[in-house]
Amino acid sequence: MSLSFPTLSIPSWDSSTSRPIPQCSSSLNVSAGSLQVVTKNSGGGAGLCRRFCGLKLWVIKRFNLWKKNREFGPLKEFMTIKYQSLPDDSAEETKRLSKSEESSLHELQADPFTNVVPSRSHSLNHATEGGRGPSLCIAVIGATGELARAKIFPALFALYYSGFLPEDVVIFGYSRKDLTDEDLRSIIASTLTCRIDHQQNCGDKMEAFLSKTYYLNGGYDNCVGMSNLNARMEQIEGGSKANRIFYLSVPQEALLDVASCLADNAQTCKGWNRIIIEKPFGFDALSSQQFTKSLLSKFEEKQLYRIDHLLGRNLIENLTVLRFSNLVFEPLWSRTYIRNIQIILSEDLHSQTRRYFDGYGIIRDIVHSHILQTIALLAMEPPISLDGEDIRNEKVKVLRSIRRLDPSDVILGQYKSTSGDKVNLNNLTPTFFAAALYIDNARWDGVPFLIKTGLGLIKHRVEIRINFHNVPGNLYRERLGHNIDLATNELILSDAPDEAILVKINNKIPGLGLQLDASELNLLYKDKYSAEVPDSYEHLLLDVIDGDNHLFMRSDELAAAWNILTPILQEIDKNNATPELYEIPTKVVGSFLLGKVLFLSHNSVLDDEQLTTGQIDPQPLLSKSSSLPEAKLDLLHKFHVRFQDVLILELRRRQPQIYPTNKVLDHRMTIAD
Ligand SMILES: NC(=O)C1=CN([C@@H]2O[C@H](COP(=O)(O)OP(=O)(O)OC[C@H]3O[C@@H](n4cnc5c(N)ncnc54)[C@H](OP(=O)(O)O)[C@@H]3O)[C@@H](O)[C@H]2O)C=CC1
Ligand SMILES: O=C1O[C@H](COP(=O)(O)O)[C@@H](O)[C@H](O)[C@H]1O
Repeated sequence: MSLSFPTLSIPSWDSSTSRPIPQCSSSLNVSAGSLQVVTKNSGGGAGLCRRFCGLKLWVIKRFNLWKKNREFGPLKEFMTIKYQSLPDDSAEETKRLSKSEESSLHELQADPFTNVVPSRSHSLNHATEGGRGPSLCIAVIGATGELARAKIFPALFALYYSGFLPEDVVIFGYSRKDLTDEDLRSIIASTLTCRIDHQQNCGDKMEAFLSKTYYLNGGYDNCVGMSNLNARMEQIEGGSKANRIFYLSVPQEALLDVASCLADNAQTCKGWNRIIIEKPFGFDALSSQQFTKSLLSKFEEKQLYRIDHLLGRNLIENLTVLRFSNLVFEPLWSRTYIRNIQIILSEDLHSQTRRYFDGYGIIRDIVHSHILQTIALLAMEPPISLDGEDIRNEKVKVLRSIRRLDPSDVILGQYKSTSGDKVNLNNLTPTFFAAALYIDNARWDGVPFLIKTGLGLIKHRVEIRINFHNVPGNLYRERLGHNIDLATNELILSDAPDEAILVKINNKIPGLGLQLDASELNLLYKDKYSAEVPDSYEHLLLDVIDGDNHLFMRSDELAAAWNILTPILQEIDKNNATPELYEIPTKVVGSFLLGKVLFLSHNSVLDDEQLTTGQIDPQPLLSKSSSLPEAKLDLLHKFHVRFQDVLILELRRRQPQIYPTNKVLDHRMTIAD
């Protein structure tokens, strides 16, 4: 069978010799008080340019620090310096140094009535205290596209609205269409909404925001387009300190050309330049490696922010907060106490918006970055600090310790297309994926990380479930019913349908006698917190502005993630792993598929009685040789045989020493579709 995956053509830049030379603004005249620094960009190497600018800004920083110290005292200066335009290295250094000062400042800034400390002390509006801060130019390349309209501009507006962008921010929209500033503004205006808690001045804020947006027609030569963009930015920056963010929201085929032209023609030497890159990050290990090589021949690693908006959810950030700031969790966080971890990301409607989805499929779209990054954050060793690089150092160790996925540990499915579908799926493109992953290190040896993700499932669910072992020698086992596995503790971190943290515990039912009940300690966010949850693009854009890159994949993480998935991707490419078709919306698609694939492939029979009572003994299942009739499949379907039940069954078959066969499957302990 012939394959029709789109192949990514990766134009590579010649990086064999020295790194190409980026053009910073052609001449600089930066003043910092009486300090005049004039530099000509003679087209030296990028490193030289950066180092020189770095040195220059370091001098300016020191000068400003000294000056501000005299005016305001050390605390305030620190804040001023922190938000100034520093080369990345210096900014990192400042970030490390400033932690204690920042916390004292936090105390000072706490609202005296509620004692609530603003969660982001780094609103760039602070930058203007005591003098003009660096200007910030944000360029959205691909401004007329779906993503820019639906997500990027609304997120920028929300940040502006809440005071997280400096007053003098300037936002450029760039594409090849022949539009005016006004055209762009009306496109953006059509998608802007106000935050419910500040409705009063929304109209004014919108107007102010729109007046800061400009359009640039880049034309069909991106290098010319980027030079023009640079000229417009310089005009606005007016020769003062300036930072730039370039959000590359263009189709993958255009990415390298845009990035290369940007690197050479639109970077400033008067502050930092950060580049946001949208997923998918390559098509497979090889194409991604070439892609990365090309990018790194033009930019430094720390300039690159590979964005996966799913990582901007509160749930993800909270993973590390819960673990590292609560004594009750971290000591239990290992194979000694944890039986398995489940990561579920199911979408109710099959999303038609991803134009690249066909040929890419759910493994590249969701598993590669979102699921693997979630596992990395959840399973990493404690980093030495919250610094982005320290966290990335730990994440990459986890990714490199995950066993390459054995194709036979994977279940693939594809929803049946309907006539109205915009995307015609290639018959090898999976839209459903379930698997067990293993991390081969001391902390996690033998603990299955069970993943389920799919489109077109009945319910939108984003959830992480941490299942703990049985209590050894449990005194109450007689009271816990016949299946002690049902009575294990579970920590459930839920993002959708509701944001919540739940801990499943065994509890005495009040009253005489001793009856136990499995109850949930339940922190339901909507009952506890009234603040509106910002969109994940807002969170991540703010991280880029702050230079916090811990939720963005570094090149080595990217490569390690591809390495895990390569065996299954190759099997799909060779047509050895064809997804099972399923109807949408399907109530129990996961169970149905798993049941069908696993039971049928082992030619087993399910006994009606076993099914209806839930007393499923895996042994006869796996040994009998006749195939499962349709009617029984239907029964299986109705019975909601659950994802983990079936996986556990299969895992037991393969690794009986780790999963000894019980008379009864640990059946209702986990996930329903
Ligand atoms: N849409 C989404 O929800 C998601 C998108 N992504 C990724 O984001 C990126 C953008 O997606 P999306 O907005 O949907 O794509 P669209 O096709 O809707 O928009 C692409 C934009 O890029 C511009 N463009 C196209 N070719 C070039 C070029 N050679 N040089 C400069 N600009 C160009 C287009 O305008 P013009 O033709 O006028 O130049 C348009 O503004 C893609 O990489 C995609 O993979 C990732 C996750 C989700
Ligand atoms: O990035 C992606 O995310 C969406 C789901 O995002 P949401 O904010 O709408 O929940 C997913 O549909 C898509 O496949 C993926 O590319």
